[in-house]
Amino acid sequence: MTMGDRIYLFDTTLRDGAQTQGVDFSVADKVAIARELDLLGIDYVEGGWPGANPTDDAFFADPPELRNATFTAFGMTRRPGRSAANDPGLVGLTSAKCDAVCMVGKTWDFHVDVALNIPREENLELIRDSIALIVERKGEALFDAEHFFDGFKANPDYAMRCLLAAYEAGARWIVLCDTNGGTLPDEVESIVRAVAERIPGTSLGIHTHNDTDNAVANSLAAIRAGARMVQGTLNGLGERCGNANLVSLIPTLMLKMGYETGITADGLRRLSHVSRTLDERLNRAPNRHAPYVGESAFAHKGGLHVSAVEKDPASYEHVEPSTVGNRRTIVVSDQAGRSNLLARFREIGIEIDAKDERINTLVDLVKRREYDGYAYDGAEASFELLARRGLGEVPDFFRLQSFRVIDERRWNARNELITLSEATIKLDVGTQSVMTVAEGNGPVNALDTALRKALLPVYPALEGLRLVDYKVRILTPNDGTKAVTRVMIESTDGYGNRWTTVGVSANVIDASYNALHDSITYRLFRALGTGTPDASSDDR
Ligand SMILES: CC(=O)SCCNC(=O)CCNC(=O)[C@H](O)C(C)(C)COP(=O)(O)OP(=O)(O)OC[C@H]1O[C@@H](n2cnc3c(N)ncnc32)[C@H](O)[C@@H]1OP(=O)(O)O
Ligand SMILES: CC(=O)C(=O)O
Repeated sequence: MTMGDRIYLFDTTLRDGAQTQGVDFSVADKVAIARELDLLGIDYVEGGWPGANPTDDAFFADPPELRNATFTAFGMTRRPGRSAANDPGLVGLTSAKCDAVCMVGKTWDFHVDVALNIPREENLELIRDSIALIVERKGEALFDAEHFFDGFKANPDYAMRCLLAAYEAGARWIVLCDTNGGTLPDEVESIVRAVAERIPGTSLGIHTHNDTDNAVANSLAAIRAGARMVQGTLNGLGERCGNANLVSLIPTLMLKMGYETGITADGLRRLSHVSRTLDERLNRAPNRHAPYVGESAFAHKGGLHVSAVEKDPASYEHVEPSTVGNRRTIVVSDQAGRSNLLARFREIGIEIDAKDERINTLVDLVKRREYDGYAYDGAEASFELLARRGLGEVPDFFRLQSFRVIDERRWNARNELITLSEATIKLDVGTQSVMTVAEGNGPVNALDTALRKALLPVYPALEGLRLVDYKVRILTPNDGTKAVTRVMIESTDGYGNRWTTVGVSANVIDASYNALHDSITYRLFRALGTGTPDASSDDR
């Protein structure tokens, strides 16, 4: 451990992250993400490549004010046959509103020969001139040494001369890039050590790609060998398989290796939030299993684990979840024992004596239901309802008399083939009997709409309720179309709260109804409380 050493964090989410297939940042996304990175305490925020596309032009024309971070533009060395000052790319970079420029240049002789197709000496001039111009016009230049590790393996002398050209021209940081992502940690470590004999580690950075799933390990290897800047992205976005994931690297550097960064202990507690904010912006479901920040990163499922975690969380946790803004979760499933249930009860605010006989009954019920196909691991709202029903706490906010769903496929007036669904539902709501009919683009949509139509006049709390995800899984695939299905529904109340419910049946509409019933009941229970616990059966 090298206590007290400072590592500089360089985020390229808005540049290399924008090279991820399926990612398309707007200017507003870039502004919001840059602000989050700045608040977190990142040293360099690379905003993109001014001159490459209208989004980056607009972003650099009016960049957000950052309090701590150095706002950085990315670009490439000048084109052959032009002076740096007359190169359109460099002119764009020098006029961009930014505090520093990170310039990519070739260091692998193979690339100079094939991609640039110029004499190798000329590439050294490209690097030298371009860095010198940036230093002169913008103050700070960084050099991203593209394909450095492959280049060093092929021709160490030439690769080193490329680095020295940039360093001697005034680059503040020489960043060694594993552009194709194929280098392994032991190679990275020995090559960085070799480079550090010629260029001080306090000027060396590392930029890795995840093509062998070693981007984080490679970054750590470079730091061990002396590099003091690490480039990466939030959630490991990036070209092909992604870049080194800063969200994993940051806590590892700070909590395990004892390095200082620009992030304080308070800033580190924002990490889970920052990671999820990025997913939210990209409309992606967060990776549950993401190290440190995923929902499952501190989720305990096995009965033995939970029993020990209850005694001391350190027994099955490598760091305290709150240090990275995450939280501990106790999962209830057929792997559970009494400890899981007691811990979950505490989490959801159910007070019950540890010796209460009903706990054993509930453990048996959960295991039996999981055997039938219910999955409470991932459907926390259905679990809470099951538990509270077992304790007689959940009123019947409504009771189903019957429903019928009809699907019709026909030609419409414009001679287009359409499929429509119609649902009729009869419910008892309080003392009233209600019947509604609704159409939908599918049977579940029609059923959902009919249910809300019946319930909304009595329960305005359902106004913002929305289904945000619907998943069907076949549990008995060998049964073909007679298979048992499990439906998981994720809902939101429109105020940022989300919950998941589950339904199981051989009939997919029936399974969907069960999950919808739980979703609505959960929302009403949260909004209205326990009500009268006079009808607490699990009948639907
Ligand atoms: C490893 C990395 O991730 S580097 C970053 C990669 N990111 C991107 O490419 C995203 C943004 N890029 C773009 O929008 C476009 O590629 C632009 C605007 C930069 C350039 O577009 P174009 O001028 O149409 O060129 P194009 O992309 O087709 O080809 C790249 C050219 O740059 C040259 N080039 C590549 N690297 C360098 C370099 N370091 N220095 C000088 N020239 C270079 C190539 O040889 C090629 O030249 P050629 O057209 O004479 O064959
Ligand atoms: C610069 C860069 O993104 C790379 O070499 O991978």
